[in-house]
Amino acid sequence: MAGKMRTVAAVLLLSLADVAVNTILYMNGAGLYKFTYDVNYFSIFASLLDIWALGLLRGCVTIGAVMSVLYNTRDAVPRMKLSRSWIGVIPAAMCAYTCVKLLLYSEKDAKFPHVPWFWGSFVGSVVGCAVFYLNWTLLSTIVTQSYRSINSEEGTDEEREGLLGSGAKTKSIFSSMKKLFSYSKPVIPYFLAATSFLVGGAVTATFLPFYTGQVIDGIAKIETSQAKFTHAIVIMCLLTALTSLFDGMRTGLFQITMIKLNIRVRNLLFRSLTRQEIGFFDSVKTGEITSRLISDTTTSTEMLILNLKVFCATVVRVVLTVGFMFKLSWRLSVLTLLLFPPIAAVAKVYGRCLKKVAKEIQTSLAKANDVAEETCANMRTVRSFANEDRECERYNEKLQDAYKLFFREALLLGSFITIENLFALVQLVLTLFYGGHLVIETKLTGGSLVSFILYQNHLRDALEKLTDVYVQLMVAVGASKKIIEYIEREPEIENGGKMAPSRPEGHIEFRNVSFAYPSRRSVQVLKDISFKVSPGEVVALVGPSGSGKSTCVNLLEHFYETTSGQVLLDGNPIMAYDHKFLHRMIALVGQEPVLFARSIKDNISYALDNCSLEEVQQVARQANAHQFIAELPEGYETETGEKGMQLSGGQKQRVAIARALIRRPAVLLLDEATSALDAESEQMVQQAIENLHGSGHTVIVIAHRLSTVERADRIIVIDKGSVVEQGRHRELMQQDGLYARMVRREMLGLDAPG
Ligand SMILES: Nc1ncnc2c1ncn2[C@@H]1O[C@H](COP(=O)(O)OP(=O)(O)OP(=O)(O)O)[C@@H](O)[C@H]1O
Repeated sequence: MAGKMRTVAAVLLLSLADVAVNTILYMNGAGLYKFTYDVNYFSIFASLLDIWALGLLRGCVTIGAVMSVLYNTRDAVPRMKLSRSWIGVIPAAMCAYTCVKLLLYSEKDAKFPHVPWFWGSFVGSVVGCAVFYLNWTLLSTIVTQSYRSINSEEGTDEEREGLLGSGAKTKSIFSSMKKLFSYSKPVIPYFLAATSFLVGGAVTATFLPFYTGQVIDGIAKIETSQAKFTHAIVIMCLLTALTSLFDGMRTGLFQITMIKLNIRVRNLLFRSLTRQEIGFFDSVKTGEITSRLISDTTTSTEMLILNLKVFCATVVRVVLTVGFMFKLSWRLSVLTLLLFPPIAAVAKVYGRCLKKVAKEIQTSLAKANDVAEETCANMRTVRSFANEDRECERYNEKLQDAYKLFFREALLLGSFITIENLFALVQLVLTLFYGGHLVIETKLTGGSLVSFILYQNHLRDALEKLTDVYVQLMVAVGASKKIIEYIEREPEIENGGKMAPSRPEGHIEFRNVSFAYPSRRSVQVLKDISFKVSPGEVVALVGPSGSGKSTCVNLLEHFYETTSGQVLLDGNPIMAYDHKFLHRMIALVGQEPVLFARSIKDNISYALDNCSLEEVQQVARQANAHQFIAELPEGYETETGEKGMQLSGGQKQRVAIARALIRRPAVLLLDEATSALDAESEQMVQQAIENLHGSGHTVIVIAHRLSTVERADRIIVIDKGSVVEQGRHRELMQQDGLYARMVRREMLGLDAPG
C-alpha cells in the first residue's frame, strides 16, 4: 500500500515536472519568436523544432506516468527499465535541438545568441530536462523498490542484476576489481604502473592528429611556415616514440598483472572447492565447477583487466578528443555531436536484438555440446547399441538450429554495419561540406580540417569500442561474482578437529543417529539408529537396497554431519578428530572405487609420503593384486587411465583394497568392495581382510554375498533406515526374520521385501 502511495506521489511530481518543462519550452519558443518577427526559413525551422520537442516530451511523460501506475507489478520492471533507458534520448534530443539553433543563428550572424531571452530559455530548458530526467529516475526507482519488497523472494539473479542502474553497474565493476585485487595484493603495483602508462599513451596519441594538421598547414604555406612545419614534425616524432613506448610498457605490464591474478584466483578457487563439504558436490554439477575454474577465472581476470584497460584508455581519449575538436572548431564539433544521438539510438536497437540472438545462440550451442558430451562419455553404450548414426543426426539437428540463429545474427550484423557506415559517410560528407565552407571563409585552416576529420574518426572508433567494452565488462563482472562467491564460501562441515591420539582402538558407536541428505532434506534416510562395533570385530551391514547401509559408512567418514545423534570413535565424536588423522585411521573401499590417472604405484600410495615400492608390493600381495600388476608391461608404473578406465572392474577393486590396506587402518570400511571379484579372488581378499582382523582392526563390511556376510562376527540388518535385527548368522537364521528371508533367496538385498 505504502509502495502504491509513493508511486502516486511520484507520478504527481512527474506531472509537475512536465508542466515545468513545457513552460520552459514555451518560454524558449516565445523568446525566439519575439526576436524573429522577420520570418525566414531559420525561424520556421526553429519553431518546428520547438513543436517537435514539446510533443515528444509530453508523450513520453504521459505514457511513463500511466505505465508506472498500471504496471506496478513484477511486469513493470522490464517495462520501466526499457522506458528508463530510452528516456536518456530526451535530454540528448534537447541538446541536439539547441545545438541546431545555435548553428543556424551563428551562421546568419543573427542577434539571437546574444539576446538574454535566448540564453535564459536555453539554460531553463536544460535545467527542465534535468528535473524531468531526475523525476523519471525517481519514479522508476520507486517502482523497482516496491517490486523488490513485494517479490523479495522471487526472481532470478539475472533479473535482479538487470535492475541495476548504470551507476550501480559501474560500482560493481570496481567492487569486483577491488575484491579480485584483494586476493593478490602484489599485482597492484603492476596494475598501477600499467594504468599510468595507459594514460600517458592515450594522452600522447591524442596529440598526433593535431600535429598532423599542423604539418599540413606547414606544407600549404611552405615558404612562410618552414619553422612551423619542422616544429610540428619534431613534436610528432617525439609523440610517436612516447606513444609506442607507453603502449609497449602498458601491454606488458597488464599482461603480467592478468597472468599473476589469474593463477592466484585459480589457486584460491581450487583450494576453496577442495575444502567444501561432500553435500556441496552432491548439489553442484561437476560441469559447473569446472566451468568456474576454467572459463570464469579467465573471463573474470583477463576480460576484466583487458576491458578495464581499454575502457580507461577510451574514456581518456574521448575526453581529450572532444576537447581538441572544440579547440579546432566549435561549429564542426556541434555538427559532429549532432549526428551521434541517431546512430546511438540505432545501435541500441540493434544491440538489444543482437544480445537476444547471441543468448539464443549460446543456449543452442550448449544443447549441441550436451549431445556431443553425452555421446562421447557413453561411447561404449552407443557402440553396443550401434546407434552412432542417430547420435550424429541428433548432433547435426542441434547444429542446424544454431546455424539458423547464426544466420539471423549475420543478417542483423550486416544491416547494422551498412547503416553505421552510412551514418559515418554522411558525417564525413557534412564535415567536408561545412568544414570546406569554413576554410573558404577563412574561419578554419585546411590543416585544422584534416586534424578535425582525424579526431572525428577517433571519436567514432572510441565510442564504438566503449559500448563493446561495457558489455564485456558486465559479463566479466558476472563471472567474477560467481568466482568470488565460491572462493568466499564457508564449508557447512568444518574439518577443524584437533584430536590425533597415537593409535585409536577402533571402537565405533552410532548413538541415536538420524540423518537426511542436504540435497533432499525432507527424506529421512536414517531414523534413530544405534549400534556399537567393538575393536577387532568384523561387522556386516546387511539390508535391502536403499536401506541406508552406505549412508552409515558416509557418516563414519565424516562426509556429512548427522541431523541428530552422534557417531563416535573410541567414545569421541568423529568431528573432534584431526581430518588427516581420521582418514588415515579409517580407510574406505567404496562401491565403485575411483582410481586417479596416474601409475598403479602412485594410486596405491595415494596421499602418503615416502612409500617404498616394497611396501606397495606387500599390500598388493595382500589384496591379491600383485600377480596381475606384475604381468602388466610396465608393472607398478603402468598408468591406470582416467578414473582407472584401463583396468578391469575386479583389478580396480584390488588396487583400491591395497590402497586402503597400506594405511594399516584401525577401521576398515568395505562397501561392496569385492562385488566385482570372482569367487577365488574374493576368497584371497577375504583372507587378507581376516589377516587384518587378527591384528585387532575393526572391519565394517557391506556385502550382498552370503559368503562374505556369513563369516562376520556380527550382522546388523538395516531396513528403511532402522536397525531391525542384530546377531550372528545362525542366530538370525533362527529368528526367521528379514535376514533369513533374504538369505533364503540367496540374493541378499536385491529382491528383499520393502
Ligand atoms: N548423495 C545423496 N543425496 C541424496 N540422497 C541420497 C544420496 N545418497 C543416497 N541417497 C538416498 O539415501 C537412501 C539410502 O542410500 P544408501 O546408499 O545408503 O543405500 P544402501 O543401503 O547402501 O543401498 P545399496 O545396497 O543399493 O547400495 C536411498 O534412498 C538413496 O536414494
